[in-house]
Amino acid sequence: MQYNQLFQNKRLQAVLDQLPISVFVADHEGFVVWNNHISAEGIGLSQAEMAGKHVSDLEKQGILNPSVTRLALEQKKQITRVQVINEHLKQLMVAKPIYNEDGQIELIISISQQFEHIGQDDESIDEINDLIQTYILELHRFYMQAPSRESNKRAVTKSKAAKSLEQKVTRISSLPSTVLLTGETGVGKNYTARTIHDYSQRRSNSFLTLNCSTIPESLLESELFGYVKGAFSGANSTGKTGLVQMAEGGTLFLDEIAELPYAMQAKLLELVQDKTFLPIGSTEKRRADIRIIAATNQNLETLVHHKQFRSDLYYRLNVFQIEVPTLKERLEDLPLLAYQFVQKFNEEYHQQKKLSREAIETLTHYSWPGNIRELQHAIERVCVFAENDTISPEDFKKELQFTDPEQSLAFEKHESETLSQFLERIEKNVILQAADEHRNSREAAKSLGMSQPTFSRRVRKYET
Ligand SMILES: Nc1ncnc2c1ncn2[C@@H]1O[C@H](COP(=O)(O)OP(=O)(O)OP(=O)(O)O)[C@@H](O)[C@H]1O
Repeated sequence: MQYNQLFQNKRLQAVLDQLPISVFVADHEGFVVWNNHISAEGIGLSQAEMAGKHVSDLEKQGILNPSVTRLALEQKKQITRVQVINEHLKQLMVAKPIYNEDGQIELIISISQQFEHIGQDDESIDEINDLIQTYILELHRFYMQAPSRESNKRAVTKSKAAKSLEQKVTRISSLPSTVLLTGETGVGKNYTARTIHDYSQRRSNSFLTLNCSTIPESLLESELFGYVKGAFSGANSTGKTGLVQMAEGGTLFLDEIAELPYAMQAKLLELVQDKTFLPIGSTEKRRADIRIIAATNQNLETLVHHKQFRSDLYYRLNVFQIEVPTLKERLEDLPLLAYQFVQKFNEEYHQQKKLSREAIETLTHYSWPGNIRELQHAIERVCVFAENDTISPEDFKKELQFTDPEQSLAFEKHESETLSQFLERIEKNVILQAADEHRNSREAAKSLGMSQPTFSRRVRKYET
């Protein structure tokens, strides 16, 4: 059976066994398919003893009390319960039915996490619930990708922009077509390319990346197409297999495609167009069974217009273009992404940081020019530097350059101002800010590279 096979996947089991949460999976009749270490520990039976048991029997024996899996099966909907374990500990349990293409329940995934409660604990419940929903989403996604399944249903993220991205990725993944991913830096173009590969029939073969901006032009051709033995003096005597050949049956991801030198663009054209290539020193063209995904944060059309990018290559790459949304355009996903990153760094750094609701609120007011990458880095830094386990808005304010709207307006020229008036207003701002930020005029003058008497004179002028 598909789901039994899926949860016998050793890699998936190893990942789930390392999670600090309890994962319990039952089939559509309520028989245990698999549970992770934490779940087995909590129940007091080994994973082998649990396999194949029915949840009602475990309930009768008082081992599950109540069984959220049974409730989800009976009520055919997601069940969420908070259970009191003792005076200090509670447990949030979520059981989610997973439906097959025919609308029948195929699995129930139950995830639970214990938490300490001191007085009001609504905040921790929300946070844990969000985290649990993320895990369920990821498991669902993994389940949908099981090699034996032919399904186009995918888990989706919260925001409209992310849902639309997920839909496009799902649709495109089953097609052999070349894809062009565009979007600002850090939005997740690499991540999206990988997702397309993982969703596709090619997922058991390689996903290889060539970053067109970092590889020297002289090596590009041999990296991509390889060379035959004796192709040129100094060449490896056995020849070299290029990325195109290594990606056979899989996906070749050409990152930062706009950086590809003009001369190389012609060579790539043939590969993109006919899926053929010529290893250096060879006279025989080879055929490649690869899917090409290219990405750029530049406007290729403008580059074509300025003759910096070949129009024929642009049209070949631009069969399907997907614009990956900025983080600003998918702000609704920010809390979930933030919790995921905190969880990731907690595991990496063996700590127990958590985000306060106010901290999340603060993050939604930031402009995120570096998108998801910037969010990930900011969270990593606060996970390392925050003094308390609960991350506060102040922790982020230290890490991110929040621009004060009044401050940024101060640097815009008013229509009615002359240039000298505008420059004087900027100078006033800079001088008074330096006076505020430093303990004395000597330090403030030094920070602006001016003498102390000049600085003090300007302060007197602008303070009046
Ligand atoms: N949907 C997502 N969920 C979780 N992490 C993500 C997601 N999208 C991107 N990331 C993470 O954000 C970081 C930046 O993503 P990625 O490298 O894919 O961006 P990019 O658009 O290719 O950036 P660049 O244009 O600079 O190459 C990576 O660490 C990636 O794992």
